[in-house]
Amino acid sequence: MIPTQEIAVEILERIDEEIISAKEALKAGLAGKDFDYKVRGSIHAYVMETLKRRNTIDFLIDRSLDGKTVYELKPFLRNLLRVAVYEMFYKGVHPALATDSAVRIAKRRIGGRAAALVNAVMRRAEKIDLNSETSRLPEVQRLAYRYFHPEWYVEYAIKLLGREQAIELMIANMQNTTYVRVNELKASIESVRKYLERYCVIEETCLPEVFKVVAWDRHPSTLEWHADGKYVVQDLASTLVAHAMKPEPGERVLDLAAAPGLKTSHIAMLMENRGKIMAVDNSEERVRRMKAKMKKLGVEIVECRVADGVKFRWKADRVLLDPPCSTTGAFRNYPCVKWRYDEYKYRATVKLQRRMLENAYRNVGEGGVVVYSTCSITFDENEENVMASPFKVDDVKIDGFSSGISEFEGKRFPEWEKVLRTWPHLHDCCGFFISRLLRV
Ligand SMILES: C[S@@+](CC[C@H](N)C(=O)[O-])C[C@H]1O[C@@H](n2cnc3c(N)ncnc32)[C@H](O)[C@@H]1O
Repeated sequence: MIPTQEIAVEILERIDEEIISAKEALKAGLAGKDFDYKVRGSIHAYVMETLKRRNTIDFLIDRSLDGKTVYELKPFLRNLLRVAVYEMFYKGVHPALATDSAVRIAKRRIGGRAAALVNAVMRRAEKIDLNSETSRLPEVQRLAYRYFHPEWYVEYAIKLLGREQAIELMIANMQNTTYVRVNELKASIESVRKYLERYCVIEETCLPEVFKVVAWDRHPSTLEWHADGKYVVQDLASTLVAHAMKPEPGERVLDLAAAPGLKTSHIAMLMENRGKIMAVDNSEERVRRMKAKMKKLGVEIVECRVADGVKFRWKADRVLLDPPCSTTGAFRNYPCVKWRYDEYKYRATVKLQRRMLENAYRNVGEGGVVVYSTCSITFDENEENVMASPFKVDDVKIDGFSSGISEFEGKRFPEWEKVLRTWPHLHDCCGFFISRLLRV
């Protein structure tokens, strides 16, 4: 028998210890292991579903630990308990079974005392009723535990959207929807449709080259045509960005924060591999991977460079700026980020975004287009940054999505109808902000 839970625990331990993303930890944790796609899928689900609920799971463990907190436990034991509590409360595994398997792992990997502790915690946790246990907490805290989000996010989302929509957003953040974007540089939309239909149930979206995957026998990312670069797994919101730019074949396009290159390759596809794209990123490792990806996807017009997007100069017809952001719109895909918010880092990121926007301005001539996008829901990273920039706001013009935020904390954004926002609870994709800016 493959010890699925135990491997998931090791991967979660790695995430805690090395402060890396779930994707990186899964890749490292599964490297060299000869598991089929079903086992990999199951380990992936254990890791992601446990991570998504981490605050509430830790609350349940803390309540069952007799004075200690979950952070006083060694990382393996801490994550073993997390996985076991996830199984018992959220996966529908019978408490006796969840407890038994965690106790056996603890005994074999750590020893008898750890096994006794696991047994005691699981038996106490089993009796907890979360609703009554949290009923006397302040509302924000209660919602945080109920909907598995950090308190700062609950507060922010309520301020931005109101209580009802904030709750819908948090519920939608817990779901996952897979989208596939056909890479027309290597395959036709029709051929990919037929290929995917052999393994998946797919639906059309507002973009002809993007399919929503509603069910699967084999996940699209495990199939041969994915390995061949005939399609990529890319969120619907992310695929709107290249369309907001409307690049033409033969143009010069600069991407100032390009890795891993999903949007770059989409732009190349819309340009029919004619013209030139300069794809810049300041991470050497990410540029290395981007180069390999561009080759796999058949992108012939890109030059990938390691450089600082704040300073890099290269005159272009159009610029894409998709800078680092708080990722508050993409908790579905990056659950680790939920629990790693740091006010200081956040402020520095907003500053960096502004400096990169100024540099985007320097790289286009009069009439030049800059598309500024983030996968963040915050006002300051989006509308406020656009307001502070020297650009004229142009209309993004993609039907079926939401407009921007018109006012937040007394700050008004008059051009809110020209920019675009996608929301997990309204559009079943990540939360993106997309603006189209002109140098005049
Ligand atoms: C949101 S990701 C870009 C995603 C990419 N546009 C795509 O669609 O695949 C932000 C990227 O900005 C890069 N970055 C961070 N600081 C930078 C800087 N000063 N100059 C250039 N790139 C930077 C990060 O390494 C990261 O790859």
